[in-house]
Amino acid sequence: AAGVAAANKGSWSSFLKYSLDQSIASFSGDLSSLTAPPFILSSTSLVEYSSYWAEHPSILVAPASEPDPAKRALLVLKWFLSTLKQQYSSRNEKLGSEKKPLNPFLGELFLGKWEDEAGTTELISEQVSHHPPVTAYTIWNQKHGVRLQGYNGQKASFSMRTIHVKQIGHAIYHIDAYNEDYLITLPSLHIEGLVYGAPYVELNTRTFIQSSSGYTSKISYSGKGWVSGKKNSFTATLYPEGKEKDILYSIEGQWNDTFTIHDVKSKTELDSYSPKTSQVTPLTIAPLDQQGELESRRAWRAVAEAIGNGDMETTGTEKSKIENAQRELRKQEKDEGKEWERRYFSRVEADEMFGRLAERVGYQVEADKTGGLWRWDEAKYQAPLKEDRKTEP
Ligand SMILES: CCC(=O)OC[C@H](C)CC[C@H]1O[C@H]2C[C@H]3[C@@H]4CC=C5C[C@@H](O)CC[C@]5(C)[C@H]4CC[C@]3(C)[C@H]2[C@@H]1C
Repeated sequence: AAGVAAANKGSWSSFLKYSLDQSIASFSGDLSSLTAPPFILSSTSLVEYSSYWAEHPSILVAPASEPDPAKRALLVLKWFLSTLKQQYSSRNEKLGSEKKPLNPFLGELFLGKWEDEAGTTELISEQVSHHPPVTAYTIWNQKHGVRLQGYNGQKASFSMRTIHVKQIGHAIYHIDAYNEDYLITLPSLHIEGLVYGAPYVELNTRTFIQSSSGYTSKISYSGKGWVSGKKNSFTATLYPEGKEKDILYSIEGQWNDTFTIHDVKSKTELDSYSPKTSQVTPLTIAPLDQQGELESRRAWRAVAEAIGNGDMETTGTEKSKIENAQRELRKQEKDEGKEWERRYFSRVEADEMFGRLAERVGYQVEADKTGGLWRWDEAKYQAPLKEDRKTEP
C-alpha cells in the first residue's frame, strides 16, 4: 500500500505540476468540469451524498422525544454536528483522500432506507438540476414523526491552488409532535492538501440552525493553522434568538473526531460524542436488477465498473453513452416545449414560515439558475415509487 501511496503521490505531484494549472486555467466554476487524475475519480454519484444526513437514525430522531424546547434544539444541533464527519470526511477515511464524485444526470434518483432501533428511516434523493447541478432530498421517519428535506448545489472557484466551494441551498428539519421547524444553513468549504496529494475538505466560517420555537444555534468552523490549530474544529453556541450573549449550551471539538456539550448556565459538562468511533447504520437499497433505470447505481453500473478497473477508456465511452442520451432527451424536450418532470420535488416560492426563520439568521436564498427553492412535494409522492422501479421480475 505504501508503494501505491507513493506512486499516487508521485503521479499526483506530476499531475499537479503539469495539469492542475491547466484545470485552474480552464476552470468554469462547475466542479464537474474539473479534470481530475484517475485515482481521484470516485464511482459514487453525487446524488448519493444526501444519505450522509442520516447515517445515525437514532440521533436524527432523538429531538422528537425531548419535551423541553431548548433541549430539543440542542439535540437537533448535536444531530447536525454528528453528520459532518460523514458528509465531509468519510471518503478520506475509507479511500485515503477526497474523491471527485460522478456528476448526476437530470432526474437521477437514489432511494434507500435505514432499518435499526429507530425503526425505518427512508431516503429519496433526486437530481433536480444538471446545469447547475442541484440535488434535492428528503429523509423521514414515520414512527418518530421527523422529516428532513433540503437541496444543495455548489459554486466553486480556484485560488492559490485551492478549490473553494460555496454551497447553495439549505435544509429544513420538521418535528410533527411539536409542529416545529428548523432552518439549517450549509457551510462553505475548501479543499486542503491538493498540493500534497491527499485532498481533504475543511469547512469555513459559520452556519446557523434557527428553530421556529425561538432558539438559534451558531456553529463557527476552524481548522489546522487557525486559532484552534486542529483540523476540522468548531465551536457552537445555542441561545434564545436575538440574545447571542445569553448562551444556554455550548459545544466544541472536532467534527471528525470528538466533541463535548456543556450546559453553560450550570457550568456542567452534559455529554461528549465521538463521530469517530460511532457506528453508522448501513443504507439498504434495492438490488441493481430491481432498480429503475433512473436509479443511480443501476444507471452508472458500467462506468463504476470501469473506474473500479482503472479502465479510463471504457469509463469515457460509457460516460459518453449516458451524456449523449441526456443531450438527446433535452433536445426532444426543447422541441416539444416541455421540461423534464421532477419525480418528487417542486420549485416553490419562500413561504412565510421559512422567510421568518431565514431573516432571523440573515440567510439569503441564492436564486441559482434553477429559479428557486426546491421542496419535497407530498402530492407527487402519491405517484408510487414503483413507477421508477422495474416491476418485480
Ligand atoms: C484539480 C484537482 C482535483 O482533482 O481535485 C479533486 C478533489 C477531490 C477536489 C474536488 C472535489 O472534492 C469533492 C468534495 C465534494 C463535497 C463533499 C461533501 C458535500 C456535502 C454534501 O451534503 C453536498 C455535496 C458536497 C458539498 C460535495 C460537493 C462536491 C465536492 C466539493 C467534490 C469536488 C468535485
